[in-house]
Amino acid sequence: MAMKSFVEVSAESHFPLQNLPYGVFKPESGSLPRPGVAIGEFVLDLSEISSAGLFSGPILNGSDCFNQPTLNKFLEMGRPAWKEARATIQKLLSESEPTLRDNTNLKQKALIPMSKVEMLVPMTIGDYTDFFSSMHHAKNCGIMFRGPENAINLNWYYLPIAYHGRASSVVISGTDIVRPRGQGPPSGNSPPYFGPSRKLDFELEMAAVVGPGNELGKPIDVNNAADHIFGLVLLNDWSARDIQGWEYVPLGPFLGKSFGTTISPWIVTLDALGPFACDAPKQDPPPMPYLTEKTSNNYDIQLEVQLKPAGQDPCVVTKSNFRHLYWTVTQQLAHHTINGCNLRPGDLLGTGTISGPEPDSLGCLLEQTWNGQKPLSLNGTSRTFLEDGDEVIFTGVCKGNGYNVGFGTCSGKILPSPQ
Ligand SMILES: O=C(O)/C=C/C(=O)CC(=O)CC(=O)O
Ligand SMILES: [Ca+2]
Ligand SMILES: [Mg+2]
Repeated sequence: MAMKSFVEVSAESHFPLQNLPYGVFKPESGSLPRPGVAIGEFVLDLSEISSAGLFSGPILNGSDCFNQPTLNKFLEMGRPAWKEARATIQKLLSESEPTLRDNTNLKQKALIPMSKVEMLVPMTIGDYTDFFSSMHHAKNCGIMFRGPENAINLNWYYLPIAYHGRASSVVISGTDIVRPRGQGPPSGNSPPYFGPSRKLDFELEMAAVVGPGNELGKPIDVNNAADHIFGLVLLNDWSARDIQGWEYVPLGPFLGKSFGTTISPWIVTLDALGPFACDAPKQDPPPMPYLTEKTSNNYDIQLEVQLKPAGQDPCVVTKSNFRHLYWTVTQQLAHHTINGCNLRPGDLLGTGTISGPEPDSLGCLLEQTWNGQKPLSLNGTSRTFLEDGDEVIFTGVCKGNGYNVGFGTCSGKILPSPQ
């Protein structure tokens, strides 16, 4: 069945009726934040749809989950509510359904041009964890820092490595990123330095948004983990490599990462991604029983990074794919809870940098320039690490038969450090 909306959706759009990603927006600068769904070049205001009584299914009827400034309440309700909402919205927006199509007054209120709205971080993020799940990324970093013999530590093959990130500095796409200051490593006989980071980098990642959480002490089974994941966003784990390199032994990343993490505004649901599921890479050694999945899936999501120096055209610097992840997001989530740690609705689980096997599929400048040793040329100029004024733009898209299920963009521009 070819699904079509009465809202015009171009063939290249990331947001056809098959997608319906969720975000939170303000229609005007003074108005209250509310949940919305993207359709073509419009945002459907779910608070208006809800107030009009159009969520009439058994779970959502009478619920105030769409009269909220964040998605947390809806996230907590879980897959049955998500499925009901998706079915209701898909029907309301479809070409053959008159309820909204022929209600000029409601359409006027509920369908707002995307260009007019302000997007916000769509959920309160209690905790943010960042994994390290691409073997290509782990191997490249390992060769750089430890040499080819010890590139990947033995533990990497047995468990999805992660560190606890900083939730307070997760920002929405379009937010400027101030170059962090901090300590960098000594070189030769000189002592460590302090100042603006000299090795500011991006990391191409995606992240899972947690739905229902788990009680403290009650792990989530890996085969039920998908029911605890609402959907995915693009994520840029901005990284100051000099600060990170000097501080991260022995406890891991701290100030080299916590100054900013950017996410894309639209959460693409696992339901929308379903048709793009693909086999995850074979794992050798086989994972322990608590990490063994009946089916181990990734998604075929084409990822691209553009770098736009100030006043110049953007230049594509990376093409990668979510399918390259070794540890799946469901394994990450199960591992996260196996010790009894509780996840909560709205928690964010970053995948780690998604590098692929090809030289043009490396997910950060650290790898692309081999820690600054091989500058990258960008039509007429070059980069080792990011400069002030540089803008980094991620996109992600699943290519369907005649339609896309996309993530839009995740962007941020580097501002100079304070004096
Ligand atoms: O392998 C190492 O010792 C270091 C790895 C990194 O620096 C990569 C990194 O920043 C982790 C991440 O992807 O967030
Ligand atoms: Ca990272
Ligand atoms: Mg970060």
